[in-house]
Amino acid sequence: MFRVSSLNLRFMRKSIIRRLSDGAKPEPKTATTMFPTESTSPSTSADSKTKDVLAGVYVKVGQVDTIPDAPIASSAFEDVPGPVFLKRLARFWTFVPVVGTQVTASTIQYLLSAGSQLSWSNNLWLFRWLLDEYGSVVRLHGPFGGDVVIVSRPEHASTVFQNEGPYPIRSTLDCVEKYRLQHRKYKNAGPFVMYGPEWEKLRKSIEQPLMNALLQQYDKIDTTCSELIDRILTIRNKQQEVPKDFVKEIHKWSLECLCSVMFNRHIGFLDPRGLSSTSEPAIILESLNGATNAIRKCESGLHLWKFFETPAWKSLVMHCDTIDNILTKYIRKAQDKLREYKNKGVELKSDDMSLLERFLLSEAMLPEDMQTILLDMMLIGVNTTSHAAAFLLYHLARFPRKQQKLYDEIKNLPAKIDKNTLMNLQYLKACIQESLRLQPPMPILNRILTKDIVVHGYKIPKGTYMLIATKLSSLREEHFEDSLKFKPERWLYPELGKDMESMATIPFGHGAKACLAKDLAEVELSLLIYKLLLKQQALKFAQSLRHVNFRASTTSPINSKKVRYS
Ligand code: HEM
Repeated sequence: MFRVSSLNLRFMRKSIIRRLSDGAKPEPKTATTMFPTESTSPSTSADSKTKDVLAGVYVKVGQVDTIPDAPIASSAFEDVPGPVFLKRLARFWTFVPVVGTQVTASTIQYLLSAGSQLSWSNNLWLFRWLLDEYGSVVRLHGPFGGDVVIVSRPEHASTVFQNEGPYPIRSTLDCVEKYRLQHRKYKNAGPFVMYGPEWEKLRKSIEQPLMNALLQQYDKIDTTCSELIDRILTIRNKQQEVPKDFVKEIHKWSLECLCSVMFNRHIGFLDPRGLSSTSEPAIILESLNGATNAIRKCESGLHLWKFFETPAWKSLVMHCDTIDNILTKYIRKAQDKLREYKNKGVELKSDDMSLLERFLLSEAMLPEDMQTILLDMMLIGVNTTSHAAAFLLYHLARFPRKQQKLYDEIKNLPAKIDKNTLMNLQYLKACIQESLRLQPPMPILNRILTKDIVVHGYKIPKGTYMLIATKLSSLREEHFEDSLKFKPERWLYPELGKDMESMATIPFGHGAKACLAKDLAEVELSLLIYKLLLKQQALKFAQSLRHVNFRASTTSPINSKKVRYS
């Protein structure tokens, strides 16, 4: 048994184990509490190999929760309901040392993300079916040997977050971790996949510079929004409809906004003359799309790339190498600029500094750390912001009266407004919040438990992979009346809704690992809509968005059926 565990430890579990041992604070050893192999979880729990290893690291017997009013578990982990056929399969698959929890969970997540960029958050039917069929806590005995627990209720999400400690562990993107640690031989794997004190240090060194860079580069984001609007006016047809692949333009807008903050540079993604395939913006766009697709493929199903170079792995390496090389070039340029200023004895004005220059000046970060941060931002930030912008436009297009109301709020304001005024536009804010409630770019959050917890009376052991289907709770009548309707007003008069302040809708995640660029995303979305609507034609334009290929929003069963708790 131990040999099997070592195999797993080496080939598959390495990251989880390391996360748990690095990220969570180990309990002090006491003679009675430490034990070698018998875990707090029943031995029949799927992926007992992992549990053995985890238990051997530092689990304390009998400890369930450390928060004062921790609920008492009335049922064991074994009692958590879930599909029986998976349970049977699990017995068979447990003997295959190649696979594990992450494969199961990432397969589920891949199912959700399959298809076009805009539909990836919408295939929640599987989750809804499982929760309807088995109750509000569902255990999947992974057919590949791992255990996954799915929850969606806000109070359950809250329990998970309350117990995540200072160093939460999110398990995703193993392939990115391998690419950085093994292929590039970097010291760190990047903020999204990191955990523990090192992640905390890195995250802290990003937050303030990002906030400052956002303030300084606000005008550049404004200009990029104007560029997208001009592009829209050029590409729409005589019926004022934008083409079906309009989302590509949104993607370019999102990338240009991000690059202006990161590099204080205009890259030219939205060049009105179009992009030649050999131009730098075209290469960045293609590599980013290629890397995203390769990551999705690598993260789904069997992680065979851990053992040999699959086509998806090769594609990931190729695309990430291309972006990394471009980032290296930008880092060198920024270093040269800073050196030149230093040699001339000129001080760089802090009000015109890019995020990258701020990183370089802080001297606390290695260039390779900067590379991982910038690439993580591109991989996460561009898709999420494009998704949010596209659906925000879509919702405004579908509901012209809401659009008119929003227009009324801003019509007497100048073409250029500062960040504070922008962020205080209440109806605009409400529209963004409501659109994110209906179509959150990340509909599921995940955590690996760093200690045993009790959810709905069930004791869930440390090391369990939790999937929190936050989108399902944000669509529930129980929390939002007329939950499937786009009603920004509910955010203006919160007393109209229930649980507004709770976990019912958390599009930017929650806790220490929540999105670190929420402000940036909100500024980008607000500026785009503000400027678009201020152009009178925008009202018509947005209606034309009905014709854009929003496959997900029209076909998803989520949108046609009310969601209920079982
Ligand atoms: C509307 C746009 C966006 C949404 C809805 C969004 C949402 C999220 C969510 C749900 C998470 C995971 C939170 C959790 O697990 O609790 C996350 C993490 C993250 N996001 Fe965003 N995001 C957006 C835009 C951006 C942008 C523009 C950037 C980059 C500049 C970005 C960078 C990150 C990073 C680096 C993390 C990982 C943070 C960590 O683990 O410490 N996001 N985001």
